[in-house]
Amino acid sequence: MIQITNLHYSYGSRPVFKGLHLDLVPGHIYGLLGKNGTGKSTLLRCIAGLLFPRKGALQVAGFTPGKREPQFLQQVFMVPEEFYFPNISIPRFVECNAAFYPRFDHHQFKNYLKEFAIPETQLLQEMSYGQKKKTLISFGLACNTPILLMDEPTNGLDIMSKSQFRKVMAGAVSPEKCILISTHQVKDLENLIDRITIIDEGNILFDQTVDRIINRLQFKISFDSDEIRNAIYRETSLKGNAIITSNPEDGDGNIDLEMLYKAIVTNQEKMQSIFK
Ligand SMILES: Nc1ncnc2c1ncn2[C@@H]1O[C@H](COP(=O)(O)OP(=O)(O)OP(=O)(O)O)[C@@H](O)[C@H]1O
Repeated sequence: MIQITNLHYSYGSRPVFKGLHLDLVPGHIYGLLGKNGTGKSTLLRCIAGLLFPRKGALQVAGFTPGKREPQFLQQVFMVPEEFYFPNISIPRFVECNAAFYPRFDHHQFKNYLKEFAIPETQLLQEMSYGQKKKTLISFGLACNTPILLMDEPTNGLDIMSKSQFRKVMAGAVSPEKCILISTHQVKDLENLIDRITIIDEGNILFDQTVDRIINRLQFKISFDSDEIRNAIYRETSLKGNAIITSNPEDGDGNIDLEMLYKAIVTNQEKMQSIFK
């Protein structure tokens, strides 16, 4: 659904991607992780047709995003990290924008607002940042675009809203949809994403399904000094030594995304050999 081949992108003379390859298929929620400034937002903007790569091929649902053809723009919605809302009411915002998305579902939108406890008639400029974000997430989901891009969607959401976010996102997955979420708040996405893609220095460092990770790694608390010494990654926690081993047999199938990320960044060779 999203095919990226040898993508190059620079801001002026400053390169971000120097030959990026990535293939995203429908039916998944992808978690896009990576350190600050590594190019996650830039990648989302290229996919959405907001930035124009100079070299390489970028195909999204059969379109070249940079051409910004109306049929393409109907297929993709992006919830950016920073956004501007005009000083109008929610119904007026919907009236002005829903027409661009042929599959927009008004009933669904109202249900999402209800889930997030946002009054339907509120003025956008009179909302807090978190309330605005929840309104935009609701609108984006109700657009029912096959491609949904989200940049740090849980930033600014309170504890209850983060659970509600996970719930609505889980309900939004379908075999036709490709959802790509860039985040540092990995805990917010645990048990939601089913493929993890890590970008580093403009390249893909890791790209695996959660099923494959569960098949190859085990996350556990250990008190066994041999096991701790031989672990792929370890850190002390209040409960004991939290470790990652390559022996998933007696694991409970849980993944600690924060630990996984740290293991990939600090022990790249070992992780590559496990997933080769
Ligand atoms: N408008 C811009 N003009 C010039 N350089 C930019 C611009 N936007 C981003 N950059 C640079 O491009 C690189 C990638 O930025 P990007 O925002 O894509 O990173 P990111 O992975 O999303 O970071 P973060 O996790 O901090 O949000 C950074 O080095 C950043 O300084």
